[in-house]
Amino acid sequence: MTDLRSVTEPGDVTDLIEVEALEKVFAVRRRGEGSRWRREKREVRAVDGISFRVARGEVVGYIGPNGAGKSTTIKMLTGILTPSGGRLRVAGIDPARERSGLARRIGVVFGQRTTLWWDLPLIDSYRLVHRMYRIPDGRFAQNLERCVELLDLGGLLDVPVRQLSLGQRMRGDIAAALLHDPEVLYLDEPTIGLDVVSKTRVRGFLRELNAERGTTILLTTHDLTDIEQLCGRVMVIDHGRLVYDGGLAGLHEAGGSERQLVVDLERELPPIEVAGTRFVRAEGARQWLAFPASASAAPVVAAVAERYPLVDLSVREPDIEAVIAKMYDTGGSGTQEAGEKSLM
Ligand SMILES: Nc1ncnc2c1ncn2[C@@H]1O[C@H](COP(=O)(O)OP(=O)(O)OP(=O)(O)O)[C@@H](O)[C@H]1O
Repeated sequence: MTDLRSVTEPGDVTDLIEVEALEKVFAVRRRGEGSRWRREKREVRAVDGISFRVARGEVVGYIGPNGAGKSTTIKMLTGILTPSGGRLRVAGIDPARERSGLARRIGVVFGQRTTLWWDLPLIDSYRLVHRMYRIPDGRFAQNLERCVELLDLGGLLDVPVRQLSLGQRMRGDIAAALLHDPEVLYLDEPTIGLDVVSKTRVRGFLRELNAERGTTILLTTHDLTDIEQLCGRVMVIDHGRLVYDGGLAGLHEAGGSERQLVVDLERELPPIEVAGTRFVRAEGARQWLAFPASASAAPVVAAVAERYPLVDLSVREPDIEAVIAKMYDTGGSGTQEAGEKSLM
C-alpha cells in the first residue's frame, strides 16, 4: 500500500460509500491439463479485501489494468453482484439486500452498454424513466431541461437511439442516469470510444454536475485525462487490491516520477551538465534532461539558460500513464496527452 489516505473517520455521516475488507471470489471451471474430460475448479479473487470511504461530493477515479477488479467493485456497489466477504454500504444501504431502494439514490452509466431503449426516440426513454422512478413532474421537467441544455441534446430528443452516434448516445445515457436526482453517480468508462469534442463536453458536464448539485461521482476509466480533469482523488486497484488511494500529486511522488526539460541549443553540443538534472538523450541540437517532479523547474531552467546558448526551452510534465504503469505489475501503455509547457 503506497499511501492509503484516511479520507474520513469511521462513522462520519458524510460518507456516502463505505467499503470494508470487500471481497468477490468467482469459482471458475477450466479443463484439466492432458484430459478433455476432467475439469478443475479454480477461484478468481476479483476483489481481494479492499477498504475505502467516499465522502459526499467527492469525485473519485477508480483505475487499474484490465481484469484488476474495477467492474466487479462497481457491480457490488450497485447491488448487481453480492460480495463474498466484507462490508458495503451506499447511502447507508446494503446494495445486495435493498437493490430497488438503492436504485432511487444512485445513477449508473456503463460506457459499453446503453440503458436506453434502442428503437425508441430518446425522449421516450426519458418518459419511461420518469414513470419508472415516479419522478415528480416539475422535477423531471427541470432536470430534463438542464441535461438537454448542458449535454446539448436538444436536436436529438426525437431521434431513435439506434441512429445516435456513440458520443450522442453516451450523452443520452448520462442524462437518463440523472433524471431522478441520484446522490451518487457511477460511471464505467464514460468517455470510451468518444471523439475529443464529445470527451470535452462530457467532462465539462460532470464537473458542472458535481459543482452545482454536489453529486458524488465514482468513475472507472482507462483515459487518464478524465482523471486529471475531473478527479480530486484517485484509487488504483491491481489484482483485486488497492495499491494507491490519494491525490494526483501524491501519485507522481509515489511513482517517483520525473519532469523533463527539452532544450533547443544554438548548435549541437556535448551533454548538458547541470546539478539536479539527469541527461536523457540528444537529437542534433535538442537535448532532454530529467529532474524530480517534486523539484521546482525555475532553478534548473535558470542554470541551463545561464550556461548554454539557447533557442528554446520547454518543460514536459510527468506522464501520469507511465507513473501508473510502474504501479501495475502488468505494465501499461505509452504516452497520451502529456502536457508540454513552453517557457520561451
Ligand atoms: N462473472 C465472472 N465469472 C468469473 N470470473 C469473473 C467474472 N467477472 C469477472 N471475472 C474475473 O474477475 C477479474 C476482475 O474482472 P473485472 O471485470 O472486475 O476487471 P476490470 O478491472 O473491470 O477490467 P476491465 O478494465 O478489463 O473492464 C478478472 O480476472 C475477470 O476475469
